This record gives sequence, structure tokens and C-alpha cells, in this order.
Amino acid sequence: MKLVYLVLDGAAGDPNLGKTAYMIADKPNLDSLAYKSKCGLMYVIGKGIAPESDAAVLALLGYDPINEHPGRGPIEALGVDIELKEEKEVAFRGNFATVDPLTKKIIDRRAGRGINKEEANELASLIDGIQLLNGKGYAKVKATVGHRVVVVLGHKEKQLGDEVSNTDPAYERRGKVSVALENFDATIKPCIPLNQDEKNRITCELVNEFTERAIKILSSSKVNESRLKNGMLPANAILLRDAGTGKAKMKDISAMYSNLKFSALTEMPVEKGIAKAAGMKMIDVSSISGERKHVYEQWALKTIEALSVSDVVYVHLKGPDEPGHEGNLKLKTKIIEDIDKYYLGSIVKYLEKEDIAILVTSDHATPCEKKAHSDSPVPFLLYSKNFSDGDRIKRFDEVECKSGSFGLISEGKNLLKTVLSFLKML
Ligand SMILES: O=C(O)[C@H](O)COP(=O)(O)O
Repeated sequence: MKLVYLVLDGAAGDPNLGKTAYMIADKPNLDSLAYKSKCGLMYVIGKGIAPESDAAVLALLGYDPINEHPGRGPIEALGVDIELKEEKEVAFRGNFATVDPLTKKIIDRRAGRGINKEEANELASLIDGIQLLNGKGYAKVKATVGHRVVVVLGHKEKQLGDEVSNTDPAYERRGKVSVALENFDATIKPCIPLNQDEKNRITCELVNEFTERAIKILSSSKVNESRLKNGMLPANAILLRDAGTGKAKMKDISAMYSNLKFSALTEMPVEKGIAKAAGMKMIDVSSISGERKHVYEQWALKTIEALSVSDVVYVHLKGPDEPGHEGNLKLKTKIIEDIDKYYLGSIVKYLEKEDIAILVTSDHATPCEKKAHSDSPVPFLLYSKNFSDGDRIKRFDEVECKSGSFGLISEGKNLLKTVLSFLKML
């Protein structure tokens, strides 16, 4: 038996707030799969926790998202092949954002999301390599996808700690993980040490000086001059979150699951970094771009190819999350429909012919009404053609899956082992 593990990023919503994209979408493949599948609902990390994708994906893969978390900063750095010097460098996930340079009020946490690759690389190059703390410290900045950057702060002599707060007010640091906040004061926060350790204080000095310097340099950049001229928001600040030091290390995922072979198809640095740290075979999809129809059909082909060399193929599609953050229910629904039509439409017949199971879920809910991640439980379905007793659920959504035979899973970290055991793959 083999398994396709399909994660639709942020696709779930909260039916208590209104009809969700899953409920509205015309998704014949997901709905007919649900009818023949065993379904359920799941708190990905736990009730009351609105996870970021990093902790959520760790849980979906069976890691403890709190105690086995290598830190999002190092994960994103690994995702874009940045090596970290242990305890001499700290990595952060960053956002290009738009702020009022005087008040540090945040106008847009993502500078309107309209940053193209050339602009992002040009802006990053202006602050990459700046010296800090009178030459004792330094910054490395790498643009990744859209408004996202990886920032590495280093010190030439002193040890650095990673127990420091976020300057990005939208995510609150709780131990190794950050949780999404529904309400927050949209102002860049000072970075403060989370304990008295001297090395954390030094990291905070680096962060706060870097934040100030970045605003000054970016605000006077030619890129932002032309963005303003074209009526776009300037990307004149970097919001930092999820500090981590040292290489992202995780248990080898094959060793966790009876030496099953895992492959991964991912889009974003965070999922790429997790898959690499877990020891998965990375399937290169970087050359696939263009219209969603083409992208999803190509991803389906790559999934089928990966199945020839893997027992489990992890597929993480980012699509539905961003319109969730923008509150755009229409676009979120359309993207789910396109995934259903072009990805699942290209693979379901193959799975049935080859007797391959598929597990479909989300890493978290991103309800359009909240424009943020929420702790709402996410629906999942497990399909295998051998199931004679599917749940006869008519639609794949948050309401219908509640009555699925898997019931409500309280912690997503138990899902994969449960499913692999159920499929007798362990
Ligand atoms: O898209 C991402 O990178 C995250 O899931 C959301 O991060 P953001 O709120 O900083 O965009």
C-alpha cells in the first residue's frame, strides 16, 4: 500500500462564522472521495491553538509541535539552503511590510503582497550584509517567496540566544512556537529577551538595531520610490518572528515509520525546510509556474512520478491560505475548485487503478472572516479503494466530516501513525 498525503494550506474555515470555502466550492472529486472515505475532524495542534504552518506541519507529520520544534527561523533558513553558525547566528522568518517610519505603525504586514521577485531581491540586497553593533554584528537577508524573507543576525565574538520575542505583532511567541493573534496593536514591537540569559539580550540588541536600520535604508530605496510613484505600498520595514539558532534538526521521518520512504512536493521555504530536516526526498517543482490549471496538473504528474520511488508522498499546496488572509472567500473557493479539478482530477483515477490511498487535510483553518489562522478543527478524509464501509459523507467540509468514523482527533500529531496503521503500512 502507498499513500498520498495532500495538505491544502489554510483551506479550512470556521462554519460558526459563516459558510466556508469548502462548503461553497464545487469540488466533485473531493466530495466523491469523501463519500467512499473514512473522515473526521482534527485539532491540528490542540484546541485553542491557532497554529502557524511550521508547527502545524510538524504535527501532521507526527512530531511533537512544541517539544520537537527546531524553530521556524532555522527551518526557513534550511528551506533556502542558508547554513547557520551554531550559537553565533540566529535565524528569523521575516516579512517585508509597510510602516510609518516615524511611529512604526504597521500599515500592511505584507506591503500589499504585491512584491515581485526582482523588487524583493533588490530590497534584500540593500540590507544584506549591513554591519551592526559597531561592526561586531551583521545581518544576512534573503528574499524567499513574495513578502517573505529569511533574516540571519550574527555576532563575531559573542554567543547569541534565540529566546527572544517577535517584532511582528501578529504572532505571539509561546516557547518554541508562535501562535496567530486575532487582535493585536499594529505597531512594530521591540524585541525583548524571554529570560535573563545574556546571549538573548545581545540578540535583542541586534534585532532592534537591524529593524531601525532596515526602515531607514528601505524607505529611501529606488524600488520604493517607484512603488510609491505607481501607487503601490512601499516595502520599507522587516517584521521578524520565530528566532532560532543552529541547524534545524529533526528525527528522520522514515525511522519514525518503519523505514517507509517519504517524498515531498512543497512550495514555501517553511515546508521545504521541514521536509529536508525530516529526511524526505525533495521533488523539484520549482520550474512549474503559470496558470493554476497547468501548475496543478504538473504537480499531479510529479506526485505520480514520486510514488514510483516512495511509500508516502507529502504534497503541500499553499493556494487557499493567502486569500484566507485577505478575506477573499470568492478566490479561496475558486482555488479549492481548481485544486479539485486539476490536481485531484488528474490523479484520482491513477490512485484507484494502482490501489494507492490518499489522505486529504489542512494544516490549519484560515477563515476569511478572521483573515488569520484560527484554532478551528480541520476536516480530513482517508480514501482507499479497499474501504467497503466509507462514511457515505456527501460533501467534504467542516460540517459533514464531523460525523465521520474517525470522529474528532484532539491532537493532529497522532493522525499519521493512526492512518498508516489503519492502512497496515506499519
Ligand atoms: O504565508 C505565510 O508565510 C504564513 O502562512 C502566513 O504568514 P504571514 O501572516 O506573515 O503572511
